[in-house]
Amino acid sequence: MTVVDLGFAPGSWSQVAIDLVRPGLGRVVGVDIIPVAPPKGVNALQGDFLSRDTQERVRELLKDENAGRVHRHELIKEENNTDPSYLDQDLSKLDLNMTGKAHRDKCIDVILSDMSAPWELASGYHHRSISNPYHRLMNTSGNKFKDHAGSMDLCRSALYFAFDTLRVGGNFVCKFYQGAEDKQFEKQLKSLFSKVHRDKPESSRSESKEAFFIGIQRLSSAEQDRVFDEGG
Ligand SMILES: C[S@@+](CC[C@H](N)C(=O)[O-])C[C@H]1O[C@@H](n2cnc3c(N)ncnc32)[C@H](O)[C@@H]1O
Repeated sequence: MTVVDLGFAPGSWSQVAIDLVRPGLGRVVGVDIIPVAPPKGVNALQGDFLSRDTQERVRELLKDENAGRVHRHELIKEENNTDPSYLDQDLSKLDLNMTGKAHRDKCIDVILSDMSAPWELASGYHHRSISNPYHRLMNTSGNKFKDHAGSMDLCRSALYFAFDTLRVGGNFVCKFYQGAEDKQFEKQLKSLFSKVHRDKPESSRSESKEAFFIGIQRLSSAEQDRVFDEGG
């Protein structure tokens, strides 16, 4: 499996994802605007995901189906490996669904996006730099309309990216701040996925507008015009 975790830092979602995709078979690519060392086994790419350039870099990386995967011999060397069962499998016989152009273009199984205000870094980061990323981010400001609009921009960039890169049957999760535009976004998700859930997990503070969309099973029939049609 290939998982892309947008706004991965400091990396707890990526850490769970890399455990689930089983090292040696799967890969996790985390993208964040701030420079953060990823959890072990996760590939990090730094950049603003609102920029086409960053999205293109992720796509380029994933075109090589071996990029970002831990090699078998590295796994064998690893000490304290508590689950070596996957080493016994003949990888060439596994159906990794990885042939042809369709795979190279739409090779992602899961896209996660938790993009929003970053965690403050305690060290190793120059806050006085004129390119301080904290100033360019969608920070929660206390102004609910602004927070909502900023989060919708981040969600839309994740959805555009998903349209081009998520395989049929693949899944999508994104955080958003609730507001006037989220219904329209939900409609777009419904034309791309067979099921869409809106979730407010217990771990999310009740006074926060934060919530999550989960899109299950990308449809094969979704047409670009229909998904991104302004009227939904
Ligand atoms: C709430 S944190 C993510 C926490 C993460 N899911 C975890 O499990 O550790 C949100 C992240 O989104 C990132 N972010 C915000 N805007 C971004 C953008 N335009 N491009 C890339 N990353 C962005 C922030 O830098 C921050 O690290």
